[in-house]
Amino acid sequence: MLKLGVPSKGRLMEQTFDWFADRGIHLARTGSDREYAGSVTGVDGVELVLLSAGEIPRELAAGRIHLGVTGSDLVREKLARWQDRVESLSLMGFGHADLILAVPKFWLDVETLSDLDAAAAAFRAEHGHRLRIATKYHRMVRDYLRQHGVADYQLVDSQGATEGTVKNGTAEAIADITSTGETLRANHLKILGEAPIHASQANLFRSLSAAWGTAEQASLGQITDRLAAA
Ligand SMILES: Nc1ncnc2c1ncn2[C@@H]1O[C@H](COP(=O)(O)OP(=O)(O)OP(=O)(O)O)[C@@H](O)[C@H]1O
Ligand SMILES: O=P(O)(O)OC[C@H]1O[C@H](OP(=O)(O)OP(=O)(O)O)[C@H](O)[C@@H]1O
Repeated sequence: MLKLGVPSKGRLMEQTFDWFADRGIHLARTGSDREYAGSVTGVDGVELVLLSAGEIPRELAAGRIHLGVTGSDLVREKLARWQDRVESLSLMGFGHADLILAVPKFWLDVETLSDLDAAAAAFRAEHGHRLRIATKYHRMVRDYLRQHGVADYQLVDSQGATEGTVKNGTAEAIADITSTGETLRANHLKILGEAPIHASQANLFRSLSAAWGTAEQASLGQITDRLAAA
């Protein structure tokens, strides 16, 4: 059986179901509201696996699912050398969110990354410790800052309510995803730079390490035919 991993709840799950339905592939949760079981009709030999969006990259990389729907941000964050482990078969056009760096609005002379670099050096001289950036996107933020020559900072882990860390005094800046910008505005933060660190959206990914037997390849063929026809 070809195992297809999809987000188990919320908007991402609903939009994933709609996206496949538009392509003649019908995914459904079965059993009670709380039971994580599902069915697939419209293609042969496909088993639905309901998972947290954040776990789908790891399951793809381990080869425990053949295909998986999740945000491109989560694949980049959770998988080192992600291109060697998964392949994107399709952008899905939903789940849009930008990973951005933000600083307090009142830092009037900090608008760009090079301003941040200068502010970080000044911050260290003044406070005796490095400027703290709160995030759960450690890999992506480190890679991005390294590429842009910013070194005088430290990451502090924040798994939620990240925009609140500045007000709470546990960080000076944050890196998090934003979609409407409401949370940033409400917490008196402004985005640094012109372009986001990453513009994320949901993708259908294929595992490069799962066992692709004849049956799984045949099911994949049926799915890709449906995608091509849409
Ligand atoms: N406004 C938003 N808030 C949070 N995630 C968003 C938003 N817009 C799009 N996304 C995307 O949704 C995905 C995260 O989904 P979700 O929060 O369900 O995952 P999760 O981390 O597995 O959740 P949980 O741990 O609660 O099960 C990411 O790819 C993220 O970029
Ligand atoms: O730009 P906006 O539309 O305001 O959305 C951005 C917010 O949404 C996400 O949080 P979520 O509600 O998923 O909670 P968490 O990250 O704190 O778990 C994200 O971490 C931001 O806090």
